[in-house]
Amino acid sequence: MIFQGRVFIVDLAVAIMMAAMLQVSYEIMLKVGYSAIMIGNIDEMDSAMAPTSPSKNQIANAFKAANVLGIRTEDIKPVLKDLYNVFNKNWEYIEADNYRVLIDTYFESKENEVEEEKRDQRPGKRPHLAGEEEQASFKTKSRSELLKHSSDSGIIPFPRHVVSADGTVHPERASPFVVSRSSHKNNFMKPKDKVSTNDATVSAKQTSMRRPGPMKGSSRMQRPRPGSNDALITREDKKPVKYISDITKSTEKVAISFVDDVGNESWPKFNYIPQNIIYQNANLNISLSRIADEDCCTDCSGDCLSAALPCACAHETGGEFVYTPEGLLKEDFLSKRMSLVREPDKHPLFYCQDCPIERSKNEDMPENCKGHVIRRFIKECWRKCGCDMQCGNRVVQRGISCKLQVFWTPQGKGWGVRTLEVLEKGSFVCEYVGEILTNTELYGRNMESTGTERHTYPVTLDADWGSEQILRDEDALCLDATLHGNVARFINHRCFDANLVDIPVQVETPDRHYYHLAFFTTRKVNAFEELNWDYGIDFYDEDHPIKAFQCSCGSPYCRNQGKIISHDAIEKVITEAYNKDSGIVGSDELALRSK
Ligand SMILES: C[S@@+](CC[C@H](N)C(=O)[O-])C[C@H]1O[C@@H](n2cnc3c(N)ncnc32)[C@H](O)[C@@H]1O
Repeated sequence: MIFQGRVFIVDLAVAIMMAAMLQVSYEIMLKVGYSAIMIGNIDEMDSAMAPTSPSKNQIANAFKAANVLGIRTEDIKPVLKDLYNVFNKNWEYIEADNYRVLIDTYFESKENEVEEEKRDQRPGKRPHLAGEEEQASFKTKSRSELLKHSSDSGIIPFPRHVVSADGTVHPERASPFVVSRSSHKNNFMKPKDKVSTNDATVSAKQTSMRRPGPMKGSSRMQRPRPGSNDALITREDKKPVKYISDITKSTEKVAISFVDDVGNESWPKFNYIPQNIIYQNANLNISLSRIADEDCCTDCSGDCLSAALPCACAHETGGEFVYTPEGLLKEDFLSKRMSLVREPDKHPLFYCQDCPIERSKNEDMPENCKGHVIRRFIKECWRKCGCDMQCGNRVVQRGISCKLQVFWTPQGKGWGVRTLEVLEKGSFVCEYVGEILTNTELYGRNMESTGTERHTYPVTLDADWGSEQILRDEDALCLDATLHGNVARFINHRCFDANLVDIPVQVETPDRHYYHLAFFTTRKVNAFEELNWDYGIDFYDEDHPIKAFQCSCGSPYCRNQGKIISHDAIEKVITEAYNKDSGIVGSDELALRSK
């Protein structure tokens, strides 16, 4: 979207939200074919919108908002009708900001028509490909003329909005924080004295993401001032919004969109895969013969959760299933897992006699093991079981079902992932998918990678290393989503009070050195909230030759603030937060910092 000839100040959150809404309608229009949308009269529309229909006045107002921009009623009507369905008959969204989404959608569709006409006229035209990048720059009529016309007529169809640090949206007022494009740009510029926060390539020597270890010492690196990146940008200077309707290339059950309304040009090159895949040397033997009778439920049928007694697949979790009939993770299991994240010092680490990670770095003289967090597994029913795919003990293997979107974060963290819908506490979001590598292979890759290459952190699959005597190289595995991965590769880190937690899930093999790493929500997450998880990075690890990144997670408990925070203080405040539905923390922040 480009608004020409007019300074249009809008906050990132509003822009992103609108882009998300627009995208949904845009996609539908692409699929359905804009011209195929039926055009009815107001009465028809009125009845079509029952029972939660808007009044005739409201519909007429929508038409008026379009008419003052020179859009004819018969042109806006099908867009309105379509949008109404897209928003599940929620008129509020359409009415918001004086029908801004409606108007924008109209212009987007016009632009799409123009683009299609151009494509049709081009020799050797090719069909529109799913997942192809869409440029939404507006090139048809002069929008500034229309806007001028509308403000002349006293109607401002696109009110200016700003967002404050707490995420609240307000009508625009003079704000000392409004920045021009140049200062906005600076927010995303790599400071000279620190490692890039959005370039995930850090160092050939970097290790994989680990669970939080005990906090030691203090960092000399300072975290950026909280909220300093709440950039409000002049809309007219922005590059066009870019979006991809489905980065998964239709490999997931739901489309996952990508939106860049900041105009950041670099989209990381990677191949979307919905499931883990072995790179080369990993020892992963998936066969029915390896699943013992006591490790599956051949006698079950339908849904194991509704059986009178929990089946064999619940043995792993103490004879009880960890999922509720609604598919959520049970409170008890979730809170035990959360205590590992919140109180790492209170949980003993497992130290390998001969650590595969250290061995991969220096086979002749490996250093001592740095420790691994032992975690409880979920065991899901699988193919040898008698139940069906709808069984309540098959959540992670059914894949992503919530609406996610990759977007450019305003805090300098690079790309991030947000949910487009409310997620209840304990919801499965996605798993971390990548290439299955041995740690030796990973080390080799890291040694070969160059500083300019974009890289994401691999995760070590070490949740069960404690049960093995000495792990062979081919059994010490990790997932690397740098070249091949799923949406989880874009999920950013947040210290301690993240809204996602990773849980090991056994599905197709009883070998615990391979498992699925699944993300569940730790609290209720609102639509458009960014999703994050605690990578377990110890920012004070003196053994790390290079800092992973300067953390700008925004958590009051950020481990990268250069301050030592007592565990008791963290535990107290975070426990309160997890007990709240919203999970928004902050009230005790000052008290915590002064400790
Ligand atoms: C797994 S990737 C996440 C996706 C990444 N933001 C991107 O643009 O591709 C990890 C990288 O994201 C960035 N990142 C993640 N969390 C961050 C945080 N809290 N603060 C700053 N940068 C962060 C760092 O550059 C890190 O190396």
